Amino acid sequence: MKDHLTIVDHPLVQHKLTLMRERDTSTAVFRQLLREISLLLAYEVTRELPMTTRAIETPLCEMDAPVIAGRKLALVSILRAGNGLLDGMLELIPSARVGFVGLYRDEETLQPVEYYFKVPEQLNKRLVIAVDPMLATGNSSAAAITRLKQAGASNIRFLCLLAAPEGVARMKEAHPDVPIVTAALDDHLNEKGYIVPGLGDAGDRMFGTK
Ligand SMILES: O=P(O)(O)OC[C@H]1O[C@H](OP(=O)(O)OP(=O)(O)O)[C@H](O)[C@@H]1O
Ligand SMILES: O=c1cc[nH]c(=O)[nH]1
Ligand SMILES: [Mg+2]
Repeated sequence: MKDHLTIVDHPLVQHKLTLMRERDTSTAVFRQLLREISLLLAYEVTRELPMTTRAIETPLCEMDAPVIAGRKLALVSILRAGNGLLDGMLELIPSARVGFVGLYRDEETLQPVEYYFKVPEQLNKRLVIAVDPMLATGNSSAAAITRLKQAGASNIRFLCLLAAPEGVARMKEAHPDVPIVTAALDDHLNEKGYIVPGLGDAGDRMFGTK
């Protein structure tokens, strides 16, 4: 991908995102909308994958038909909220390998605390798409991507639902080689590090916790 930041302004994505932002949207509907949006975002983040051809036979003749080149790609969910994007992505790319980086953001320091790390083998030979709905300070995603690079990944894209300018800047500084795809770039972070206007705490809204 050429651009460091891609905003997916498709009407379906924007409409569904508006419904997700609304305070009174239920947990069940929030989760369903995230799944639907993730299908549309998956379509965007997998644009420009390298292609090759394979010889096949149609009922009429032989042809060299396009297929995606290289190893199966790796989807990496940044727990816990990342799983909301992961589910839809897997529906579209069922053969993808899947990894998990368990992180939570310390609400006082806004620094990420890692509690789990498990990724597919041969990460260095795969396109890796890291997913987390929220890019706020960028501390969590920057740390997760540092860990993925330590594990060998060198071709990485980051997919989120909402980004704050502060998080985009942090990612650009820490990982200028990692393109970001998002449904929206919001205005700013509040004093507690929440995205404004945002949608609140994605994990809590998705899983009904507080
Ligand atoms: O850009 P940052 O300032 O680091 O904030 C973003 C992170 O915060 C949220 O996770 P949270 O820590 O709430 O954990 P959860 O996914 O388990 O709810 C979100 O899913 C990101 O991982
Ligand atoms: O606005 C925010 C910021 C971090 N994490 C969230 O879930 N929401
Ligand atoms: Mg998280």
